[in-house]
Amino acid sequence: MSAVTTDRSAAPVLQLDNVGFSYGNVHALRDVSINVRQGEVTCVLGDNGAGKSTLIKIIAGLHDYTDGAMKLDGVECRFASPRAAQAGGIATVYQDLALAPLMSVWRNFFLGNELRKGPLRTLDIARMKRICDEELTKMGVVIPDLDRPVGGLSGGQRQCIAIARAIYFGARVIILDEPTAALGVKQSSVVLRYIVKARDAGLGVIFITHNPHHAYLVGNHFVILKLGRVVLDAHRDALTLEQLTREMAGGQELEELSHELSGVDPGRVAAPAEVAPGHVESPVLNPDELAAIEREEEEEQTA
Ligand SMILES: Nc1ncnc2c1ncn2[C@@H]1O[C@H](COP(=O)(O)OP(=O)(O)OP(=O)(O)O)[C@@H](O)[C@H]1O
Repeated sequence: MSAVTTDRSAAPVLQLDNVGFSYGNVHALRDVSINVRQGEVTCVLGDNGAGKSTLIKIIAGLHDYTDGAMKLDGVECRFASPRAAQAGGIATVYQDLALAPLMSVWRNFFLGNELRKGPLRTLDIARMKRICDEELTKMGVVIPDLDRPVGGLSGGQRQCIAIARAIYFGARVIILDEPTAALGVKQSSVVLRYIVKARDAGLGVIFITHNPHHAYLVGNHFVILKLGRVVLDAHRDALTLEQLTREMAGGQELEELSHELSGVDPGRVAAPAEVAPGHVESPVLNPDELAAIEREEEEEQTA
C-alpha cells in the first residue's frame, strides 16, 4: 500500500500553469500550478472555500479558466464541455457519483456507453455483463450479483465501480472528488486500495481530500490550496505526515489561536498542549491497520 517513488523527470500528462478563475469579483483560484504525472497520486488538500471544486470543474470541462494555461501532454487545452474532457482522457468521479441507484451494476458500468449488437442495435447484455465482471475482477472488486441495483451496495463499492469504469473507458487522468469523505474507516480503506490500483494501472490520479491521513497513505505528491492559492507543493520524500497535517491545519494560525485561548481562561479551555498543531496521536489508518482491515474484508468476501 505504501506509495512508490515515481519518475519525476517524466513529462506531466496534465499541467496547470498559473491558472486562475474568478466568479465575478470572487477570485476562486489564483496562480495555481500543478503537475500531474501518470503512475502517481497527486493529492489536492484544502479547507472549505480553498478552491478544490473550482479546480475540479476546470479540469473536468465545466469551467473555462480565466488566466494561465492548462496543458494536456504539453499542449494547451480548454475543454468546452465534460464530454470534451472525457475525450481527452480525463475522468471525474464525483462524491455523489454519477451512478443510477436503481440500475444494476453492469448497467451502471456501461451507462452512456452501452454495447449494442445486430441490425436492430439491441443491447448486448451478455457481453456487457461479461466485461463488467472481468473488469471488476481485475480490480479485485467482489460483487456476487451484477444484476443487483447499485443503490444496495456500500459507498465504498460504488466508488470502486466508478473507478473501474473510468479505467476501462480509457481514462489517463482520474479526479476523485473527496471519495472517502462520507465513508467510515473500513470503507475508506477499500477505496484507498483502489486509488493505489488506479495509480498502478498507470493513471494520473488526482485525489481531492480534506484528510491528510488518507492523503499520506496513498499520495506521491501533495498540494495544499488555501483561499485559491497553492500554499504547499511537495513530494512525499520531502514531507512527513506531521508536516502535512500541520500545514493543512494552518499551523501558524493554530499556534496563535492556542496562545490567545490560553490567555482567556486556562481553567475552562482545553490546554493548548493537547491540541498542539502538527502533533498526530495516531493516523486514522496506518499501513498495518489497513492491511488488517483488508484481510478482514477478504475473509468476509470469501466466507
Ligand atoms: N458559483 C459561485 N459563485 C460565486 N462564488 C463562488 C461560486 N462557487 C464557489 N465560489 C467561491 O469560490 C471560492 C472557492 O470555492 P470552491 O467551492 O471551489 O472551494 P472548495 O475548496 O471546493 O470548498 P468546499 O470544500 O467547501 O466545497 C469560495 O470563496 C466560494 O465562495
